[in-house]
Amino acid sequence: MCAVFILVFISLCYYNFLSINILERKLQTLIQTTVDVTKRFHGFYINADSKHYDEGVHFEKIDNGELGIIVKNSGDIHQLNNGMSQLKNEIEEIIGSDLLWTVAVIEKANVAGEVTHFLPLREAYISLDESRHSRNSWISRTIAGESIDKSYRIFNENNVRLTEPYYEKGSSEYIRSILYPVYIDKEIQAIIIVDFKNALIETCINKYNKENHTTLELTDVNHVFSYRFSLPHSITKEKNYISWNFSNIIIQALLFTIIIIIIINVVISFYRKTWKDYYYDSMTGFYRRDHYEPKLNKMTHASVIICDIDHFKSINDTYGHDVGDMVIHEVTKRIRKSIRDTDIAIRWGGEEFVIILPKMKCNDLIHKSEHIRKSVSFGKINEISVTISLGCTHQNPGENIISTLKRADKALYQSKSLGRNKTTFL
Ligand SMILES: Nc1nc2c(ncn2[C@@H]2O[C@H](COP(=O)(O)OP(=O)(O)OP(=O)(O)O)[C@@H](O)[C@H]2O)c(=O)[nH]1
Repeated sequence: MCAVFILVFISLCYYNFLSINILERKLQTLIQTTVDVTKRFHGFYINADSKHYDEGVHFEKIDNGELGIIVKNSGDIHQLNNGMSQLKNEIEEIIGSDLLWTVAVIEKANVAGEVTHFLPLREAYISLDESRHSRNSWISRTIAGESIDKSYRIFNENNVRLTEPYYEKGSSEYIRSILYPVYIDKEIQAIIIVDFKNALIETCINKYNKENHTTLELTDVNHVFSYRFSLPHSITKEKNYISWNFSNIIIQALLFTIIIIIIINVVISFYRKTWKDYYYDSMTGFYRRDHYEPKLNKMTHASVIICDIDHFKSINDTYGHDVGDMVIHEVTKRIRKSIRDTDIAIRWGGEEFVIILPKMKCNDLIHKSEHIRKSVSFGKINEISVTISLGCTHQNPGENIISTLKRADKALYQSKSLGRNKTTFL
């Protein structure tokens, strides 16, 4: 049990260790896919039509919510309704609707000044916008906070950012944001923002654990069994670690060990039973003739005794077959007690048994047969006096055991003819 437990425990630790890399790739793919969808929205944004809006807060009904637009100065601004609706839908499909917090676009509109599109537009954003009306704009604050370049520089420059977790002002929701800058004529024109709840990472880990029976968890502790993982587009040095939960591994290992031990026991007992049924007769516990007879051919120095219950038919007829079965069972039990464990007892027929012993002297064999006969007849079985007749003989040098058995059978026949409850040696 202890060895199985240790083996299972080590295997589970190794399995969890191997799973960490897979999980890290899953988390990275999750973020990257979200960024890829946002990238497609970038194209939509650049080519979107414009429409005149007056200064103020506007709400546009769209398929999956209400798009809120905060306009500083009246003017023509991008019509993002369909694109933002689609962006929200697609990201929800990737991370789940309950984990997507807000999709937003903050843009510098030429005449209208700064315009912010929020899906959904929360009360908190409106008051936040008003409170900082005269101070830094959304864009310049975001650029400064996340070190995003104001001007487009070179091909391959990756200005997409995944922020570290933070509490959103106003709502106090613990979120992370993907910030996707849009450059037009080399100048930053807008930032597409996807806010998701920070619980996304943990939810993803939990889902992975459930699907793969691992016990991985997010931790900020760096120890020998923790692994530092990175997410794409994250530039800060926030320490994210995945570690194994040892107590869960121990519980799992215990459960697995119990299951394995149960399975092993079931298999062993099934095998034993099948093995027993194959080799042994269930009523007597003696070898089955069909199994053992072929092996007898190899014997060269054997003594053979054949026993047969006397008048067994009348026992059956008088007391019934169940009692007959019980008599067979008890007779063979008594025979078994009278011979050695190394002697071979075979149920030869219904109430006929063959005992193969190592070759012994004539007197000893007769003595042994008599001992068996007396022990069977000693004491009634279910109030019935039961006797057996026996025939015994030796295997002659070079003689096939079949001939020896025939001679023993002849001796048995003589015992029957002489009145039964007798031993005959031939
Ligand atoms: N109850 C029971 N009867 C069995 C079993 N196997 C064989 N028999 C019966 O044992 C009886 C053997 O009868 P016989 O061969 O005529 O021999 P017998 O009545 O013992 O007479 P002798 O051998 O001449 O003394 C038959 O009626 C079989 O049906 C068994 O497993 N259970």
